[in-house]
Amino acid sequence: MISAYTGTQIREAEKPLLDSGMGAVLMQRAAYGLAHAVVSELRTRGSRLYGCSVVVLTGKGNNGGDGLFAAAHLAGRGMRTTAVLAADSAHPDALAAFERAGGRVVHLTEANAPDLAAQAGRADVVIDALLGTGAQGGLRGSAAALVSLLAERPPRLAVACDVPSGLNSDTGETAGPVLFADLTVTFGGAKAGLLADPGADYAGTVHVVPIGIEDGLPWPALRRLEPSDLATLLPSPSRRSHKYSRGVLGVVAGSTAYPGAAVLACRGALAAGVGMVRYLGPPDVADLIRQSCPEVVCSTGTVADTHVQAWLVGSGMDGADDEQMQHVRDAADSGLPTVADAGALPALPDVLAPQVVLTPHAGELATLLQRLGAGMDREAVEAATLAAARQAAGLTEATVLLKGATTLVASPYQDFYSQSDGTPWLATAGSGDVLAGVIGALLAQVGSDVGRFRAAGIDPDERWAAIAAMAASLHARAGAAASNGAPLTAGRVAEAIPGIWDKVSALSNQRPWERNSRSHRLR
Ligand SMILES: NC(=O)C1=CN([C@@H]2O[C@H](COP(=O)(O)OP(=O)(O)OC[C@H]3O[C@@H](n4cnc5c(N)ncnc54)[C@H](OP(=O)(O)O)[C@@H]3O)[C@@H](O)[C@H]2O)[C@@H](O)CC1
Ligand SMILES: Nc1ncnc2c1ncn2[C@@H]1O[C@H](COP(=O)(O)OP(=O)(O)O)[C@@H](O)[C@H]1O
Ligand SMILES: [K+]
Repeated sequence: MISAYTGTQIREAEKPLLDSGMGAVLMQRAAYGLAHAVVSELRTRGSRLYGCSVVVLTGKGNNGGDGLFAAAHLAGRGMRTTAVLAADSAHPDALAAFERAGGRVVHLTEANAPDLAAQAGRADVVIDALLGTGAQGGLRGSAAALVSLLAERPPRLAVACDVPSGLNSDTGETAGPVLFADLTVTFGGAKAGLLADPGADYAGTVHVVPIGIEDGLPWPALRRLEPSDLATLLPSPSRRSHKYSRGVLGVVAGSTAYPGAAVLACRGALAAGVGMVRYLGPPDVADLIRQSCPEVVCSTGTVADTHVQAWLVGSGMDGADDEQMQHVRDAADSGLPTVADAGALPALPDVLAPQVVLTPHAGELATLLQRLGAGMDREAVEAATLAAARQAAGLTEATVLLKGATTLVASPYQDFYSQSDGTPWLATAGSGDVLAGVIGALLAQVGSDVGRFRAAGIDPDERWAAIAAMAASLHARAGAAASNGAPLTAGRVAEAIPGIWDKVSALSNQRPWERNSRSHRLR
């Protein structure tokens, strides 16, 4: 599991070490880690090191200090280093070390910003050390002008020191221009703002350098599940499992206008290991489901008399169908874990419960927030995804999964997940329906398995967010595998899920059915 922190949390963890006079040591660790990461990246790209040109953009604070010390290390390896000082002062020891190592220093002014931007654009490496966690707002003045000009002619390799300057390390929000980094080398722990859009757009690959503060870090602001976490958390049947014990998912989805959404949701659920899918909906949609997914059991009853462990409601639904909308409300009100997608979102009460997982994309989240009196349009949601998801979870008291390039999951309590395991090819019609199916399948299978989450260090009350994050990761990984860089259709995402499941499960030796069958043979 990757943990990410706000800049404030990192600074608090640093404080005892700074108070005991370790500040210079921490900075050396950070700078060495940054220089080492630049060298590794150049080697990976097959670039030469000796004679390579490096421009380090520096501000007046410790972030600039890290950049200057790192550039001094690089100068020591024979690189041609230039520091562009963007403020009226620079970290004195770091500047002295840089000059001793043979680095060239130029002062940025409004007049020379175009020339320096052109020079930086021609460099082999630009290190962005203008602002770090101490930033108040975005880049200003000539530093902002330089970065805007550089964006028009980006360098071959841009490396952000701790965070891309001008990016809010807590929220991932930007104010003013920010240089797109190929690599962000961040110190002491990942910053939450690097793992949420739009921050993730600017951060590139995030590399964490431990600097010795890790023991003092608090509960993370954000976490990201990795394949090893999926291996631990995904269910596998025991030798005596039967279809009902494995979990039954009820699906209320589709309409005459969008029958395919119900089919795709069912395919996603079936691919994600549910014991059975029961479908409740209009006869024409049920007919299509019978033809496309004969495994699904279609019924005509009500929510109350359909025995399931979880519900999936809303994908492809038509708000004008009163009977279906009643099913949606009944499912959300049933107390069972329920994933509420697309057409269900406008039909639900304002205040829900944590086991209800809402799955809006940015536009749907904006509509939901507006209904709840929080004035955010789609653009505002996209510019502040962490804040928007958190606010929606707080207002609805539900678990909120915000879909996008980075998918965020906010629990109404404190846990927050960010998954970014996919490919832009997933932005294809029906892909969200498959995701809803995967979430529903996992809710039905592990929703009541409190011990599974406790054993993995997840508060059982917050397991709904973890389940949604597991589903987002499986779905995204399946999409990436099925696409392999080429166009993708939603049905193929569903087809790729068992393969990904098998791949991640192989990382764990916890396969109870294998364990059970071995001990059976021994007896
Ligand atoms: N603590 C440690 O020991 C370690 C910290 N580490 C490193 O330190 C970084 C944090 O350093 P930091 O606290 O010095 O803040 P930093 O981000 O460099 O800049 C703040 C300075 O910039 C200024 N300023 C602010 N906003 C501005 C704006 N919009 N536009 C222009 N200027 C602006 C502000 O000046 P003022 O506004 O007060 O005039 C202030 O002086 C952290 O990211 C990591 O890289 C590592 O070495 C590990 C050990
Ligand atoms: N640029 C992107 N990169 C990676 N994944 C994406 C991107 N855009 C969308 N996705 C994913 O694709 C799915 C799209 O869902 P949604 O917008 O509901 O589509 P639909 O309603 O057509 O099914 C979500 O899982 C989302 O996270
Ligand atoms: K920076």
